[in-house]
Parts: sequence; structure tokens; C-alpha cells
Amino acid sequence: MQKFKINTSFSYLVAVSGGPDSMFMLNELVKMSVKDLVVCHVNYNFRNDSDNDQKIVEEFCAKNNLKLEKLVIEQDYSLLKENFESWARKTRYDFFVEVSKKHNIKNVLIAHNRNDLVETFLLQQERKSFVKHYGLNKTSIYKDLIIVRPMLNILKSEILVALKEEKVPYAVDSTNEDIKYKRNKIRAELSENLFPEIVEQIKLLNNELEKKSLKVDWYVNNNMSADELKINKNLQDSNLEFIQRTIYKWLELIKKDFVIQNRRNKTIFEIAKNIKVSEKVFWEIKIGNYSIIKDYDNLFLIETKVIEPKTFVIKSKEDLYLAEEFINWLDLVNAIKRNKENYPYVITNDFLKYKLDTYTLGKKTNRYLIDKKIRYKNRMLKAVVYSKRTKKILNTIK
Ligand SMILES: Nc1ncnc2c1ncn2[C@@H]1O[C@H](COP(=O)(O)OP(=O)(O)OP(=O)(O)O)[C@@H](O)[C@H]1O
Repeated sequence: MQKFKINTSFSYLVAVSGGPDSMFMLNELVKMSVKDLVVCHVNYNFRNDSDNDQKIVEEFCAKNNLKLEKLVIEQDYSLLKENFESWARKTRYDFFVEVSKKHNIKNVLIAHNRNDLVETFLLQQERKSFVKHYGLNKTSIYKDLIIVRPMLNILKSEILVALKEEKVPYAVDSTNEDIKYKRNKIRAELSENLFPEIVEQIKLLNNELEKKSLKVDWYVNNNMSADELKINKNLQDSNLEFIQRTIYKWLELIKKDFVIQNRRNKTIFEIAKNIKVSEKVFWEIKIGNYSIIKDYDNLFLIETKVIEPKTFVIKSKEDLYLAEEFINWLDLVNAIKRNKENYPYVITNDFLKYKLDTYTLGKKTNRYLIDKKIRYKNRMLKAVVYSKRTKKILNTIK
């Protein structure tokens, strides 16, 4: 009897580590006589016994006449800057992409089982992280690859029984015995008897998530223009989770979600709280090299260095180049010309400062900026020029 469903007339790459799950999967695929299989194995040389894993895969493939693509990594892991697991995953998937191109096969089968699904869900809950999907997806996309997980209904215990019955060789991952990893801790304390209830809960949560994400998509699609997000009363009246998801979606759409990758929860929470409770027309939250800025009813993201306050004293024509980086530089130069070049002038975008001690069109500049509702983006990106003596601003920013 077929243990899991798969279209046997397709071609597949099969990700086989040599561990029980992937050896079980491979053995089943062979029994099903799938049209075309290419086994992919990565030997990280991370554990002492990893050559043994490779040997198990090689022997199984030779015995069953299967194509095998191997990646054997020789690397000094003490030099690795990132977490081994995520580096290993990336390396593995990039290798699958390569093999996929070589054999012109788009689907790769991964041997995640029901226990992995439940464990992933419990980990997600423990981390209280924002997820797009609870547990594991049956299919997902990585670059040009379609990742298929056909065994999400199969229990680890069933796998172990089948391996024994059919005398399929497999490697025992020595890190599994190690309780120091969180996932292994969850694994050691979890009973499969609890699975039906947990899986039911995952389904319910995923249904809820889907509804939430439809609402979020709707809001973002209707309130985005030129990479900015409109903040309206609807959003402010929503709960913090909705606001956080909206911000995340917006950043994803403008392809800047990397800025919150590692500090995702805390920063998004802070931004969402500000949106909800702050009545200010302007605030700024820094994230790494970027700033998220509330500007009246808009939210925008910009590299902090672009909007840093800068002030130049212009004593003569020769100093004008100093202010070239402002987007309204020509305006500034023309304003000075109109003023018959009565140096010295000050050119600055430091609006928090100049608004208090200069004059625009006969009023205190602060009054002018408020009355005309001058956008903060423009206050920061454009500069004003004023006479050092009279403190009168010679240009207007809009
Ligand atoms: N060294 C490897 N070579 C080939 N395939 C592998 C290797 N390691 C893992 N896989 C594939 O990935 C599946 C999941 O492995 P594991 O649970 O160790 O990784 P994970 O990090 O939880 O998963 P994922 O790679 O999807 O993030 C394995 O059953 C197998 O199909």
C-alpha cells in the first residue's frame, strides 16, 4: 500500500540525508516506481560520522540503480559567521537549485513528517513570532524550485516501524540525542497521542490567519502610494496584531522587509504601538541604517543618512558646492542670486532648529511650516537658505 500520495508520472529530486525520514521516503518512492528520481545528498562533514551517512545513501542508490548527486563540503566551521542550521539549509537548497537546472527537474521532495509539523508549530508558539503559516506547508517555493513535503501525514513512529520491517538502512543523527537544542527538547517531551488535537488547532489557526491576511492585503493594496503607507483611522482603530501584520506586509511589498528580519518582533511592535496611540504628526523610529517615519498620515522608510540634519555656512560662491547633495540645490542657488549675493548665508535642513529662529514670508518659520502643513519628508530632504544677518528664509519648501 502506498504510504503517501505522489504523482508517479513526474520526475523528482529527492533530498536524502541518510537519516530515517528521508531513507523511508526514498524506499517508498522506489516501491512506487516513480518515473524519474534524482537523489540529492549533502555531506557537511560537520559531525564525525557524516561519511557514514553518505555511504548509506550511496549504497542504497547503487543497489536500486538510482541517480545520485552529492555535495561534499570541506569547510572550517569555526570560521562560520552565521548559525550552522540556517547556513546548512541555504547551502542545501542552493545545491538543489543547481541540480534542478542540470536535470531540468522542478520538484524536490523533502522528508518532513507529522512530528516535524507539530514541532515547528510548538516552536513558533514558543517564539511568539509572526508567522505566515503555522506548521509546515505541503508545498513552498525556493527560487525556481518547488519544494514538496509529501509525508506531513506520517508519524515518526510509523516510519521507524516500516524501516525495521523492511530492513532499510539509515543513519542515526547524533545531535538528536542532544537536548541542548530547543527542537530536541520539544521532541523529547512530546507524545504522538497529543497530535490529533494539536493538528486540529493548527488548522483552525491557519484558517484564521488566512482571513487576517486577506484583510491586511486589502488595507495595504488600497493605502499604498509611491512606497508610502497611508495611516487612516481604520488602521489606528485596529488591534496591534493587525497593525503589525500591515507594517510587515508593506515592508515586504517595498522589498525592505530585511530591515526587520532579526529584530522583527520588538521593532514592529513599537511602530504599531506608535501608530495606534501617538497623536503626533511626526515621529521617527530607527532600525539599523534605516528610519521609519510618520509624516502626517503617511509612513515611509528611508536610509537615515539621507535625512541627517546638516548645516553649512556659505561665505561666498565657492562654498555653494557644499550643499549640492540637497535635492533642491538649484533652488537654493537661485534664491541667493535673487538676494543679490549678500553673503554669508546658512543652508540647512535641520528644521527642528531653524524653525525656531528664522522667518518665512513675514512669519516665524515654525508658524509657516505648520500652517502650510509642510511634509516632514520635504523638510528633511530639502534645505532652506537664509541670510545669516536677517534670519530671513529666501526660498520656500513645499
Ligand atoms: N544533508 C542533507 N542532504 C540532503 N537532504 C537533506 C539533508 N539534510 C536534510 N535534508 C532534507 O531535509 C529534510 C529535513 O531535514 P531536517 O529536519 O534536518 O532539516 P530542517 O532544517 O528542519 O528542514 P528544512 O531544510 O526544510 O529547513 C530531510 O528529511 C531531507 O529530506
